[in-house]
Formats: sequence, structure tokens, C-alpha cells
Amino acid sequence: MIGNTTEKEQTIFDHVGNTIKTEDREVRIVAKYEQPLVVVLGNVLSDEECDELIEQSRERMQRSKIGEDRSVNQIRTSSGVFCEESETVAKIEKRISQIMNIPIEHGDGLQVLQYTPGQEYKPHYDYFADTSRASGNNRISTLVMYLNNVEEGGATTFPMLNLSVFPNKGTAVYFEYFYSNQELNESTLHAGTPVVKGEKWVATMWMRRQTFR
Ligand SMILES: O=C(O)CCC(=O)C(=O)O
Ligand SMILES: [Fe+2]
Repeated sequence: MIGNTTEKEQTIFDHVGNTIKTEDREVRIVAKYEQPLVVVLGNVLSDEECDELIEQSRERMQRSKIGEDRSVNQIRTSSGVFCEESETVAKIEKRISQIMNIPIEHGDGLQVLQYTPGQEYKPHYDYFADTSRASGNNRISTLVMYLNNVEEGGATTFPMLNLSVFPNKGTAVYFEYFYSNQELNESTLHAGTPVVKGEKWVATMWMRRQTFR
């Protein structure tokens, strides 16, 4: 366990056992790292939903911009786009809200990222630094959903936990960083490692402490 505390901190994610019964789908809990909480989930999206998210996003893709100044940055070399509202997106967002146990109004919106060979997302935190304006309503949890099977590379890694999650179509990795122990929040450092062969597509939902939209 990371951190000095022996007592386990409260988590946002409150599901027990091996399944999450959402309104329209039974999501599988495949693996858990307890503190900080990292959960690998199966059966989050259907193949059709994955394909639709990719197709909707492909055309609108542009070189991704990160950070508050929206500048092109070498930390993330993938391309990204926020999904436009649609029946499918609304259905998926409702499911995500039930998995993450946070109202969808706290979400940044569903962002789709595309990585081609050589592209990556270097180690980073999903929350903003205390000094940034965005930290006023900071992020507290993340769900990264894998929209395709990657031929080689592209794992999501947590370097401080020595943990790797491999992309599998329709599965996801969840983690949260709303701990009072800042050391635990910092141990959610993660990366999208370079794609070696094939493409990698993910859809990410970040949740905020308060209503965001
Ligand atoms: O692509 C990945 O595996 C990680 C994506 C990620 O860290 C993010 O979207 O915040
Ligand atoms: Fe991230």
C-alpha cells in the first residue's frame, strides 16, 4: 500500500462483488488495485458502440490540444475530439455515470483519442495543479474505455504502481484521485505507452468535484 495511513480511505466507486448492474448492461469487475483504487472493467461497451464512437470521431479528429492554453504539446501526441451529443452518446454517458457513481453533469464530456504508431500520452495526472484556474472545480476520477484491440503497444501504465492495463475492445480502466492523502492522488500517475503496430482508440470520461456542464 502507498501512503502512511493504515486506515483505508473512503472511495467514490462503491461497487462490490464482480458485476455492476447498470440500467442496460452488466459490467464485469475484472481486477482491482485497492489503494489508490484502480479497477479494470469488462463488457463496458458493445462492439457496435465502440465502432460508432470511432466512426463519429474519425472525421472530426484534429491534432489534439492539451492543457489550459489548448496548445499542441509533446506530452500527448495523439489526436482527440469531444463527442457530439447523440442517442448512443447519451446512452453510454448514463451507463458511465452509474459505473463512476457521479452525476453525468460533473463530466467533462466524452473525449475520443486516436493514436497511430509512435504516438503516446506521456506520464501525467488527470487533475490540475493547485495553481491552475481549472483546479477550482478539479477532476476527481477517470474512466478510459478501449474502443479497439491494438496489435502491439498502447498499454495504459501506472508507473508508481507497476501496473499495466492492455487495451481490449469494450473494456475499460477506472481510477480515482479524491483522497485526502495527497500521496495517494499522486500515485495515479499514468501514461498511454506508444503504439507499436496498428491504431489505438480510447474514449475518456473525467469527472469533476462539482457540476461542470
Ligand atoms: O490512452 C491511454 O491509455 C490513457 C489516456 C489518458 O490518460 C487520458 O485520456 O487521460
Ligand atoms: Fe490521463
